[in-house]
Amino acid sequence: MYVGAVSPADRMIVGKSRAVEHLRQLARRVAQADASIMITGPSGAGKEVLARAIHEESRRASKPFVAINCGAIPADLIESELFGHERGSFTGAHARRIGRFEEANGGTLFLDEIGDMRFDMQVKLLRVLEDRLVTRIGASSAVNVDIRIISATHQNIADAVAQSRFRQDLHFRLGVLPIRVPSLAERTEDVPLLVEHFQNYLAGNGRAHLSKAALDRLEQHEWPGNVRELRNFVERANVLFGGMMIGRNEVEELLGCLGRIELADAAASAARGGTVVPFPANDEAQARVWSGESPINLKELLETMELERIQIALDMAQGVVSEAARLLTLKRTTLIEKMRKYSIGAL
Ligand SMILES: Nc1ncnc2c1ncn2[C@@H]1O[C@H](COP(=O)(O)OP(=O)(O)OP(=O)(O)O)[C@@H](O)[C@H]1O
Repeated sequence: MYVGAVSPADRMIVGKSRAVEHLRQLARRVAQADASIMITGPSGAGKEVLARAIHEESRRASKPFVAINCGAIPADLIESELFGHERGSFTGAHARRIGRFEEANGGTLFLDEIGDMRFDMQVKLLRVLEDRLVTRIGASSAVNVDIRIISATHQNIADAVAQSRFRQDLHFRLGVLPIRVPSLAERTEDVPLLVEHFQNYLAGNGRAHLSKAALDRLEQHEWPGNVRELRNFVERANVLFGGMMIGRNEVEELLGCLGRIELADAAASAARGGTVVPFPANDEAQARVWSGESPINLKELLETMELERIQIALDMAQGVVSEAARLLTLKRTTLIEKMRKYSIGAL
């Protein structure tokens, strides 16, 4: 269907690791069926992203994708939230309310943190899965619903079943198609693409550019918060180092406690052996055509342009000096001399 074009899974699930490529293929495959899917994996790894991609790949794409966090809704409200209620069915039910099952009719219902669902609600959910019928609280008749259920959890549901916290029959029902999303630490080769993705997505006033050394450091990180933590990192880097190129030292500081951070200033950074350099130099001033009306400092302008081109080349070459020299048609030794001149030797 998407021959030669980008499918929703390609667009939404970023990464080049084999694991992510496999997830994209799985998303396209399982989207064709209606069987329930249970997605497991650590928090922030991309379970909801995968669920949305499956929905977008399916025949239900034009219908709603309704997400509900089973762990975040107070226990006494979850039934009304899922099933809805008739007016006057309980104190406070001033008007009729459509529940999430009905809201998702024709589309996909995403039940996040399913492991936190109350035991008595699990029985009711199982009944809906079996009969595809929903009865609002206080209603005398049921409504037919056509929904695909995708659930997700960071817990080990088999353990929850063993401890009688989760019904085994519901586990089987929900997990007809089980999919595991691996942690980011298991696929660090996705880090550069994810950084670029969030840079494009989040770029506000200016983005922080990462040198090769900075990216290498990120790939060594454990990422306990997975892709969500990486996204926060990019946002943080942009706020604190927007318009600059940062190196390993700054990454180290950004991954730790912000209290210790020395805010970026190229000169100060160079003085303490750091790796922050302005990036890129003032584009607008350079692009302006000189009318000759007032004097310019040609030497300074040429140096600024030179510095900017070197930084772009180094960025493109991910810090590999010989590759940057090739892009600039310079000898490697000449480039190294220039990098020394502009204090970008530590990249
Ligand atoms: N492969 C990916 N491509 C692009 N963005 C991603 C990817 N994986 C995760 N994200 C982004 O990372 C953040 C966390 O992802 P998501 O909410 O899907 O994780 P989750 O596993 O459902 O987390 P939780 O268990 O805490 O609900 C979101 O901002 C999401 O857009």
